[in-house]
Amino acid sequence: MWNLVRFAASSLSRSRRFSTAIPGPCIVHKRGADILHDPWFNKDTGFPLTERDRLGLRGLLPPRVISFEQQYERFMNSYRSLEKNTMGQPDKVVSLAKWRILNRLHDRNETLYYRVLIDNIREFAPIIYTPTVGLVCQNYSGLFRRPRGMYFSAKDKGEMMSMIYNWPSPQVDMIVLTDGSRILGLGDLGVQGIGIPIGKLDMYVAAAGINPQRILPVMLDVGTNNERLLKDRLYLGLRQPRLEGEEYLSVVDEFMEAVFTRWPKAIVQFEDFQMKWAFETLQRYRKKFCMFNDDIQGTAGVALAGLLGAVRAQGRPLSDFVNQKIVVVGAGSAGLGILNMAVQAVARMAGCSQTAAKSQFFLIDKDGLVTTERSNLDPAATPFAKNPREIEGLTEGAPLIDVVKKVKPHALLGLSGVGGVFNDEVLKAMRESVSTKPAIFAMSNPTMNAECTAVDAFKHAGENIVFASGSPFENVDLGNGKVGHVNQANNMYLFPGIGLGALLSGARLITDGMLNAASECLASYMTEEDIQKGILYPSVDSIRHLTAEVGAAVLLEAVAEGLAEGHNDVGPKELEQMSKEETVEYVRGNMWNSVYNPLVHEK
Ligand SMILES: NC(=O)C1=CN([C@@H]2O[C@H](COP(=O)(O)OP(=O)(O)OC[C@H]3O[C@@H](n4cnc5c(N)ncnc54)[C@H](O)[C@@H]3O)[C@@H](O)[C@H]2O)C=CC1
Ligand SMILES: CC(=O)C(=O)O
Ligand SMILES: [Mg+2]
Repeated sequence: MWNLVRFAASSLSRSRRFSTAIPGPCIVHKRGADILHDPWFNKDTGFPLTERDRLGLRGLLPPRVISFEQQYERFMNSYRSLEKNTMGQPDKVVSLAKWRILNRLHDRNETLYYRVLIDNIREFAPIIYTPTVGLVCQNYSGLFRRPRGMYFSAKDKGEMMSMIYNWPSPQVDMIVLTDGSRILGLGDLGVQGIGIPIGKLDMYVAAAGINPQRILPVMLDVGTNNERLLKDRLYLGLRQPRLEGEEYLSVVDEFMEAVFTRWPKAIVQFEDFQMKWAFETLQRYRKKFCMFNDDIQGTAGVALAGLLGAVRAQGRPLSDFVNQKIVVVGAGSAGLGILNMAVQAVARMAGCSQTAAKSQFFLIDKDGLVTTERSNLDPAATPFAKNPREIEGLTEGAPLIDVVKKVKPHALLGLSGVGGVFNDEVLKAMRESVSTKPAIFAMSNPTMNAECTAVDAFKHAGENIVFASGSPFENVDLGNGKVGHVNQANNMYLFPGIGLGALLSGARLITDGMLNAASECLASYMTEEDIQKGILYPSVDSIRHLTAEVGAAVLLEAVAEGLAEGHNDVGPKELEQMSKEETVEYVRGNMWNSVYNPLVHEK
């Protein structure tokens, strides 16, 4: 099952016929200044003279034509100047200044913006994604200049079916939806959470090559329970408490019906919903619509791949995963999503029941170790609650430090949203781990919410750990030329491929099998040499390459499950006939590339 499937890039010959990525003319229904003000079509000074004539642009731009490459260079020079000019200023000031300059380009010229992003993804991901996107959400009402995406509020009830037609793009492939109730580890940020769908979809364009004209970030504003925002006169969302119960669900239902009526083949990614709605909406829609919850399912796949990497790092066969003791700190959508997937993996590998597979896992929340003795035990956490009779020396609510000392886990995973929970004492206790390479994953975002820093992890838990964090940290200099490698355990390694694979398969649902295939692909992506260096995930630089493989794995599974209905003019029969290599090439060939297409005006 976990055989190391690396799809070799092979001859393009047969698969080229499937490619839609050859730059062709792009139809535009506007002329003149309207084009310059439309970031989808705008090329700024890059419009060739013939195109200026054809599109009524002559005289609206300075006479010199600047090439795409020169525009790229000019932007990067401005960016480097900004870096120089802000040197020494507080991190937050610098990060926001960087986000602003990128956002201005995004607002003006999407083709150039995405070229810059794709080519510099490792440098820019921390700006457009975690951690800076968290800061942007916190300050969104003040930073707001131009709207991006769509906003559906509780006040729009009964209107959504017609509102969805206000979106200017005729086709939408990928939607990321939030209600702003749990933005990273920052809590309820109400309408300001729109920054998250925007950032996630930027990653879709950069990593999965989804056409930016076919993405749609959506905010479902059902109010906020954040007192500070409710009191803020400049807050841009509804100043009312969050809808609850059936009232809440009826808003989400109406939105989902509206989306799939207009775009039956779209995919909706639920993002950063508070736990109760994350699980409830996943159960409610996953058999009806093509959707998934990234925090529950995407995160689980990434964590599982990392845990399997940690088994390999110990020099153990993957089958040893069934014997690994794992402590998960945080019983929310992310922590429970991971446990669900990891337990299923153990049950499959060991050929045992899920009940038996749970014995190696320990779950901790804000009240300590979760056991069956807990009053008001959340139903989603119940399957992972320990029977006190089976955990000698530990009782209900035992603190993290006691659990770590007693269990001596192979892996300690943080999904609590609380910075510093893995304190010095907890990290030092990990030195007694039964593993030769204990895994410490501080997965909470943004950086200040990480359960520990990379430096502290290596300092207190020892140099032989494998470390991962949700937001990026620098590698740690361990002295004597040794480096403590910092992995980024973030769902960005999977969600773009899950969306892309589902899209190109034309499946109407995203199944557990498709999600498992994505996780297996990520797990098998790393070479033995990488793993021995403690490298569990690829560099962000190779995210586009990885995503093509993940997308292909998802697509192949959809075909195997008989769910693939095909995409555009490639039908299910053609998908079935493709080999693995051809599938990867097909996926790669369908990725959008940011180049200036010739614009052709049509009324
Ligand atoms: N790296 C990644 O790819 C991802 C990271 N995350 C991060 O995981 C964190 C949690 O996300 P959700 O599960 O959706 O949140 P959630 O709010 O649903 O769950 C948080 C859980 O942490 C527990 N908790 C709070 N304080 C604690 C403490 N002091 N000790 C132990 N447990 C404590 C709570 O009881 C709750 O069970 C967030 O910071 C989020 O950014 C989430 C998804 C993906
Ligand atoms: C990465 C992510 O999805 C989160 O922190 O919520
Ligand atoms: Mg999230």
